[in-house]
Amino acid sequence: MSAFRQTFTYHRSINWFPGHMARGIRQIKERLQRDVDLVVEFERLARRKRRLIVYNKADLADPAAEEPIRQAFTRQAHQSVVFTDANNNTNVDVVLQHAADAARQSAQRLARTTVMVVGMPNVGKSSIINALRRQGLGRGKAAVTGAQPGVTRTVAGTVKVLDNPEVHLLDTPGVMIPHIEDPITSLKVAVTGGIRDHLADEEMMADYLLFRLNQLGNAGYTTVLGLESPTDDVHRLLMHVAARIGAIRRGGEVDLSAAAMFFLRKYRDGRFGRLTLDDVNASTIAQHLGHK
Ligand SMILES: Nc1nc2c(ncn2[C@@H]2O[C@H](COP(=O)(O)OP(=O)(O)OP(=O)(O)O)[C@@H](O)[C@H]2O)c(=O)[nH]1
Repeated sequence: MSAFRQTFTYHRSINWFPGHMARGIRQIKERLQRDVDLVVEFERLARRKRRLIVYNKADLADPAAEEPIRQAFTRQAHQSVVFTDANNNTNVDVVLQHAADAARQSAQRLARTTVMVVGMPNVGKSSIINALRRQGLGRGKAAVTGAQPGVTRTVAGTVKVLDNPEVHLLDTPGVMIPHIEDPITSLKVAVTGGIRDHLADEEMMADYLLFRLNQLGNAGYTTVLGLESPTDDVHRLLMHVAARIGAIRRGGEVDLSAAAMFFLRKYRDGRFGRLTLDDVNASTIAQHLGHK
């Protein structure tokens, strides 16, 4: 139907594994062995423990991706999956219920239950903890949140989220695997805000986002950015955005990085609609989970 690119070539994997993440992984493992009863996971990190997999920022994702994910996870024992929006408290009560259930099951042997929250940077772990505390205790913010990845830097104290049974949550720093093998996967993580922006090439991220939007037939960006028609040419798009937002450096040079960040922020704020960069279907999930 269109002359849009069908493939995207990118060879350099963007990796971000600063010291605090290596330390974070060590601390997570140590606490897992010590006193954690339930793991609320945004990634698959913990094995053997009872796990609740949280797909947060569900308000930004394609709702059609939920069913195949739900089906794949519910086939596995000792783990459940929930789709949440921490900013609007969507399904936060479901997470709380899981925590309370885990607490009741361990009530015979322990006075209080510790739930560890783990996952990649910027997925909303601290936001979920605050939402749980709001819902469970009617109290305000306890964990620091931020739009940049890498806000929580260490496994520190616990935050109480429920009184009866007594449940405490343990926030952890967002951790990455030390090396993302597939360059396109690393680009997706960067586009969604999981890697410090200055470490990735902003124009490359913008180009990948544009490629994906066009592939998905999502032309919402034309309206948001005031473009006359969809384009596959990122330079044209960024020049247009730069002119629109006045992204000009001293000396008159066009600031394409600022234009790219503007475009990426619109995407991260959900202005182009709910979309998922991964191709999510039964077979891609089975592959991701290592099922045969
Ligand atoms: N749209 C949307 N934004 C969210 C949601 N949850 C969190 N955010 C935003 O995502 C950003 C990161 O949230 P945090 O809670 O700091 O994320 P984190 O996983 O603790 O981050 P690190 O400390 O880097 O590991 C913040 O700007 C939040 O407002 C959500 O469900 N929907």
